[in-house]
Amino acid sequence: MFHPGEVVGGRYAVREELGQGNSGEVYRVTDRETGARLVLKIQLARFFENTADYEQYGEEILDEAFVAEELSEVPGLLLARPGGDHVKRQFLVMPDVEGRDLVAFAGDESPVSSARTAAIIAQLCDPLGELHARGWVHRDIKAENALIAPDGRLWLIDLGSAVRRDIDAKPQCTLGYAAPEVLQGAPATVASDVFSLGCLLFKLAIMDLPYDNTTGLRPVPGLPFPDRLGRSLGALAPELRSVGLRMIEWDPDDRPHGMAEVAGELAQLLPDPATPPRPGREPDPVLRYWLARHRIAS
Ligand SMILES: Nc1ncnc2c1ncn2[C@@H]1O[C@H](COP(=O)(O)OP(=O)(O)OP(=O)(O)O)[C@@H](O)[C@H]1O
Repeated sequence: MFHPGEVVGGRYAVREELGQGNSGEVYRVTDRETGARLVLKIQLARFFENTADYEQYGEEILDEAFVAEELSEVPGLLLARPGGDHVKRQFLVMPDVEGRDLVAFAGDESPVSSARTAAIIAQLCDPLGELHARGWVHRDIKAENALIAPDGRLWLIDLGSAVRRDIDAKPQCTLGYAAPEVLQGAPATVASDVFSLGCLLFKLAIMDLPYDNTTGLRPVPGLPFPDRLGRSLGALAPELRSVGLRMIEWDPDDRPHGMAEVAGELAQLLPDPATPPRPGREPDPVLRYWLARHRIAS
């Protein structure tokens, strides 16, 4: 672990630690050559003490740099590029959008209002829809992998799990967010990304995931929902229920067919971009960003 003031790779001065995942430690840094504020993600030190760990996760951050190169033109993805190495530990650097992840955001809001939830999920549909249009699937949509910036813009981070749909990749999923067919070994698809995004909708709006964390519980037609899903639906605001439930349907064919359909349903819950803002009533940054983007588009 690095402390503020330490210099990584002879060039990047650490400002603060941001977090740690399975594959890397993440820091806010200043580039001493350019003065730019960046975020740096470096391989965990323990990978170099344990070969089994290195084999499992050691090179994941390098996958992220490869994906970043392939998807560099997709707006809304916060892409990392190789930065060098520090005593053998490879690291990536990416712009600092001064974001915090949706775990921290939801924790502060607890829970996030329906309108903000709808605006966040609708905004994430843009980069995800673009990724799908290019033949990719994300495979790891979760609150930890999306950042919200102070201007209300959403960014997807940690693209290391994204793959082209036509590539036979090693299975990958995060329990609690993974679609049931993926848990049973099927390849990830647009529909499984829709499922994970639906789980994120629940996570924001009720601070909980809709299904059992390990296997999911199947709602049986005609019978009351199993406890956990029933509780989750009961806690979800009525206006989010229909879209939320469709996104996490057990059968992939019953889910919305792609991100544009999800965004279209959520747009009905959001303020009409054609209506001018009421004087003196500033919407919060997430809604403001959504409105500004849709006013430009319409
Ligand atoms: N650009 C960034 N700005 C702000 N915080 C960030 C940024 N990148 C990462 N983080 C924080 O660091 C945490 C870990 O980052 P990330 O998910 O990229 O690591 P990882 O090791 O690839 O994780 P995983 O366990 O999903 O493989 C994130 O959940 C987030 O809180």
